[in-house]
Amino acid sequence: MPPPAVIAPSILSADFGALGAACSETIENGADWLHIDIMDGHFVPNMTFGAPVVSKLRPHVQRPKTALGKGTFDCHMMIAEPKKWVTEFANAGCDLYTFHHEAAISSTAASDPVSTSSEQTNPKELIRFIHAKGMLAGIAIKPDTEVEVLYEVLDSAVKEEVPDMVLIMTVHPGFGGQSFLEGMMPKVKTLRDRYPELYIEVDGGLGEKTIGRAAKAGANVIVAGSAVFGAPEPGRVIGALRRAVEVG
Ligand SMILES: O=C(CO)[C@H](O)[C@H](O)COP(=O)(O)O
Repeated sequence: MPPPAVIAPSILSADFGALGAACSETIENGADWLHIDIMDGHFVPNMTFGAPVVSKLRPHVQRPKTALGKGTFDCHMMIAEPKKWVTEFANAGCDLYTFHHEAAISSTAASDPVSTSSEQTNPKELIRFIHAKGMLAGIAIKPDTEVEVLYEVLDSAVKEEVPDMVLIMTVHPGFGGQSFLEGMMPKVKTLRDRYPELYIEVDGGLGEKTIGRAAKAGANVIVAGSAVFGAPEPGRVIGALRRAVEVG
């Protein structure tokens, strides 16, 4: 069965001075999930917020009743040390912890003078750790990373090592409001053909003008920041994005 359409507005484009209200209103406006961008100023050239903010947002949105259901806090960890923060984000109320493949395989942490972590990990171990902490696990790739690197985890025979979602970045991560990279669509199509039931998220430059291309390629989870929060009627945009994914 193909996975359902999921609309996940990115609160990166919300009013940071009133984030709690922005989260509850966005869910009331028809969003399925909230996409929460965590940036550390190392992995990407920008900073946002950490687990204490996520824990303060949690009471504004009811937790999902089922895995990947309405109210999911979809935390996109654009951070150099994804293992280090798993426990804190689980305790803060994150439901889906999506780390970058590039961060999990890199040795940046060991050579980074400001790093306090001596531990780095590999994607399979990290997915197992995230699952053990009671969260779902996502794995993301930047535009310059080939989609084939994901096959090892997606094809794992060990259930705990298989991610619950893949995120294909359709902009270079770090900032909202960038242009959609259409060249990422073959990655989405490749994954959809190979994994018909996989949750495939796309993030960056998605709006009413670009959604058709992402939907046709097979994406079912749509992150949209500026298109939703910059709109006079966010609920209408959320509805339009959903219909486009359902039509495919
Ligand atoms: O991860 C991100 C940036 O790194 C954002 O989620 C993404 O860019 C959404 O913003 P927009 O829809 O405005 O492009």
